[in-house]
Amino acid sequence: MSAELETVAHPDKESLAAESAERVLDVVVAAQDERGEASVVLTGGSMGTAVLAAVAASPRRDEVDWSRVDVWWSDERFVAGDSAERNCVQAAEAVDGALVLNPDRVHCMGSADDFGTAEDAAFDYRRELAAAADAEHRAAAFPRFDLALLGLGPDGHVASLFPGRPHVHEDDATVLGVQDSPKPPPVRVTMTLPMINSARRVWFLVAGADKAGAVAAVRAGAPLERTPGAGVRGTEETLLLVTDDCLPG
Ligand SMILES: O=C(O)[C@H](O)[C@@H](O)[C@H](O)[C@H](O)COP(=O)(O)O
Repeated sequence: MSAELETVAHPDKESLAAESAERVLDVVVAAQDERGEASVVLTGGSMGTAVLAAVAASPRRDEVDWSRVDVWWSDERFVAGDSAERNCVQAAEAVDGALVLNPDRVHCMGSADDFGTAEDAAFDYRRELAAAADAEHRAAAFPRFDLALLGLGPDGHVASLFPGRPHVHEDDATVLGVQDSPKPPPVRVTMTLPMINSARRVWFLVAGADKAGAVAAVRAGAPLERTPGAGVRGTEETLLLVTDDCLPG
């Protein structure tokens, strides 16, 4: 089952980040009230990082037991582990120690320090996802995600799933290596659409007039080949959280 796309507009990037952060806190608090923990998939990019910083700065952040939150990534750049290009490094910098996470529950994708290829790192992440599913007593290859956050590229890419690439159409593997990303750096690791769409809620975080075409294509349900973001649907909720200048009129 997948949830229809709902668009929510915001006047500017600051209000988008602040209001999205409150939404994130609402979801994580509710998940912990329900089952004592929460599982969130983060993404890279400026908006994903801005929302993390807003969560870390929120006076409500202490409503969450961050030691009982599992943090995953929908994609990562396959570079040195301490590289400033790494999504998990940028996330740590955005949070700046304000959220006391359990390191064992922060699931960074593998780096070029630890794996020979992005495909090796992808295989390892599939294993980590499957182990988490076992811990949840789920007969699946992955845990249950309460929320997945995504950016949206001007070309309609999400995570590291880019137009015209075969990865977009992968319907079995949960995580793949990417060798030819048009967005640098070229080598990456990415969750696939079925993996992303297994999340209860999937939210796009999109700011700027340069994304208006991609937002329109996602809203119109453009072909996956051209707009990978159009293939995104959470099982319970799919939100397009955007700034006004991403929308027509
Ligand atoms: O690793 C990455 O580069 C991101 O995962 C990528 O998918 C990003 O989310 C989009 O390119 C949007 O990025 P901006 O929000 O910075 O435009």
